[in-house]
Amino acid sequence: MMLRLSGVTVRFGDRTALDAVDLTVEDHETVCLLGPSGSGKSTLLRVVAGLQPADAGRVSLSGRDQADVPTHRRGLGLMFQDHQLFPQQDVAGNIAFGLRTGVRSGGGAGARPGAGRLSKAERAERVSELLELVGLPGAQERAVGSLSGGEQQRVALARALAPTPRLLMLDEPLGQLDRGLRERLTVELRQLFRRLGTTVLAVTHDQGEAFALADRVVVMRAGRVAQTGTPREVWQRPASSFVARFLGFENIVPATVRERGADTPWGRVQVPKGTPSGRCELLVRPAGVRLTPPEEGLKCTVTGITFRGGASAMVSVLLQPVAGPPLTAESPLSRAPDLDETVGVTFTGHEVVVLPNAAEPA
Ligand SMILES: Nc1ncnc2c1ncn2[C@@H]1O[C@H](COP(=O)(O)OP(=O)(O)OP(=O)(O)O)[C@@H](O)[C@H]1O
Repeated sequence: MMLRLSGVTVRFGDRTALDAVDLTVEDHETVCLLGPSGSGKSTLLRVVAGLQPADAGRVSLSGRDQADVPTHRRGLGLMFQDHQLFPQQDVAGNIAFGLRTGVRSGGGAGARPGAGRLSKAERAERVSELLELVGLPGAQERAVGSLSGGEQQRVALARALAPTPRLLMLDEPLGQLDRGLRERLTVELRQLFRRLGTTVLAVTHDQGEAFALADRVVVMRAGRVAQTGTPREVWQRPASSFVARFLGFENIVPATVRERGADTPWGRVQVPKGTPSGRCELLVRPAGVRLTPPEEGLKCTVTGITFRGGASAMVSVLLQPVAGPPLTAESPLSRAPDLDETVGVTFTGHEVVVLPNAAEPA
């Protein structure tokens, strides 16, 4: 196991930024931290980097407690949001900085011992290798200011990878880039980390990015881990209405389960077999909201249609039912109803997720 946090707590005055957090990252694994602003993601990275002391708990890397290990000896590569390239140096100069020992945050913090003893020729060779790796071959002499945002991110990545860190930590690495470029780079990063066997802990706001990049996601809420699992597990089975809402799911209502169904403001909804009776919250994924002729099912008015983009030509259909909160359905563009049309809605049982902790504040 590469990284283990046990019971890590960080307080700022009376605010608890991290509350007894347990977390592991296995060798060669990419873990993405997700969570709303202020949930403690950056603080967690800073504790692992040794830039923020913990008030309680332990951080160990490769089985070794890091309490007395300074940042530059932890063997980490850091790539933070403000990627802090040195504008007065060319691309090669920036990457070579990551190769030297004793590098602090912003660059490749903590080069492995020995990396600083490279000869000039070896350094040039390594810079050239790293530029190939990040898809910018031959860019050594370009001025940082002449690079596009995406190219600058690549240089920052090359710099963070330069000392062959045992753990690469990324804080919103692609945060400032436009969506298309971000999606492309995310896919490339994933392939690159796979090829290199890099172990990665990344923070992102963007769920698509986490989904594309992560072997495992960790959803944070107010300094605690709200859920952890593979992206698929978390999207298919959000553990609470907090996680479901954070992931962008809307169709969530209070419900009372009895027999094989639940009473909801939208009427009876079928629930998975074995769901315990009692109060809960239900999530109906948009794919499980089926549009029917108005005389069947729950009668709704179409209040909006939003194009979801991409080649799939799917749209989200916003609906106001005659009873209960608004609903979102998913539909192929070719079969989408018109605005203000009256439609019926039925629910598909296998797209219904029971969220256990109804007592939790949303
Ligand atoms: N140096 C500090 N002094 C006081 N409070 C801090 C400090 N750093 C963080 N906090 C507080 O700790 C909490 C967690 O902050 P943190 O930056 O880790 O959240 P985050 O999840 O990374 O948020 P964001 O997504 O906005 O970057 C917040 O309430 C924040 O205000």
